[in-house]
Amino acid sequence: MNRVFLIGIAGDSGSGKTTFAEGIRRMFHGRVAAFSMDDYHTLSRKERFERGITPLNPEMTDLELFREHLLMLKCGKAIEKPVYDHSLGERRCCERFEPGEIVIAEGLHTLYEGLNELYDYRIFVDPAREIKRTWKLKRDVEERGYRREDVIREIIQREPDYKRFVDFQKIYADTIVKIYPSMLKSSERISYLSSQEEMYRVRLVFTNLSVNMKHVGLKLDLSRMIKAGERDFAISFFSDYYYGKRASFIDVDGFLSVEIFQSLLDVLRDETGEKLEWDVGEYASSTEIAKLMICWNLVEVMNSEKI
Ligand SMILES: Nc1ncnc2c1ncn2[C@@H]1O[C@H](COP(=O)(O)OP(=O)(O)O)[C@@H](O)[C@H]1O
Ligand SMILES: O=C(COP(=O)(O)O)[C@H](O)[C@H](O)COP(=O)(O)O
Repeated sequence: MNRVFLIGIAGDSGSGKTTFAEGIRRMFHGRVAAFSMDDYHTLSRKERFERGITPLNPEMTDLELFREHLLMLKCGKAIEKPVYDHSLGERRCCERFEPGEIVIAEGLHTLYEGLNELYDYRIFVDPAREIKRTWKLKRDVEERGYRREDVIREIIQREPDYKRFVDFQKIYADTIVKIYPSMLKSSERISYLSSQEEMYRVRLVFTNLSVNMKHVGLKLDLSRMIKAGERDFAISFFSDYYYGKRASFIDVDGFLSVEIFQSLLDVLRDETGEKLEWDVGEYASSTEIAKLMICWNLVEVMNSEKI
């Protein structure tokens, strides 16, 4: 098998790593294999609790085995990896994992020293605290079956470890995805006020500007954007330094009509020759648009590596 394109996604628990990985997997249909670093936990939930240690502490992840596996996957070799069962809170052995053309590794410590240089593309997801809390609470209660009060207690307990052990990894990322509450909410059309759908403002920080960005020009037709949108939408660009690196910042807020989103997608498909599968409803949310922009950047990096 040829060399694999390796993507690392890091971020806090409940910050949307798995959701982003799933988004990328769907876009590059059939070419992506994704796995979670949770599977490399060293202790069970009970043991961690007894020792008063959170999973955010890197000692709770077998970084050495994970590194070994990344190196194997990078050369296209299959691995026998452990599996962490969230319903039991225990690690069990083992399952075979076959690399795809693209492999995504997502987890709390994927961009640690000794690991971050192994990837071809690094993403750090970084939602605002209140958004992350809401997402984690909902997911842990509804999908993982935990008691609400236990999750709230853990969220509070984990915060110092997040700063100590997870947050700094963003300095190694090619793309940082920051998610904030929308700034457009108050001016949304009245017909949408009863909508259950949350609105977010996404800030993308691209730090890999040294990549030769000549393959794809993602043209935004501003006049169509203004005419076609019934829902509020805002986009802005600026450049600045991000932890010592020159970076491009793109802020996207609200919803874009599907016709405009589709036309952006068509440009991306035409210029890259990638099929890129996407499933959006009547409107594309800021997080969908963010995924499209990351995908554009990803394809640029993939192409630049082929040269
Ligand atoms: N872009 C998004 N928009 C709305 N909700 C989201 C989004 N991303 C994640 N979520 C919510 O947050 C929860 C946690 O996301 P998940 O991807 O499982 O996080 P992680 O893998 O980082 O722990 C999901 O179950 C989902 O409900
Ligand atoms: O912090 C996380 C990471 O998970 P994710 O990023 O998937 O939320 C989980 O709490 C641990 O994996 C332990 O799992 P559990 O709490 O189920 O024992």
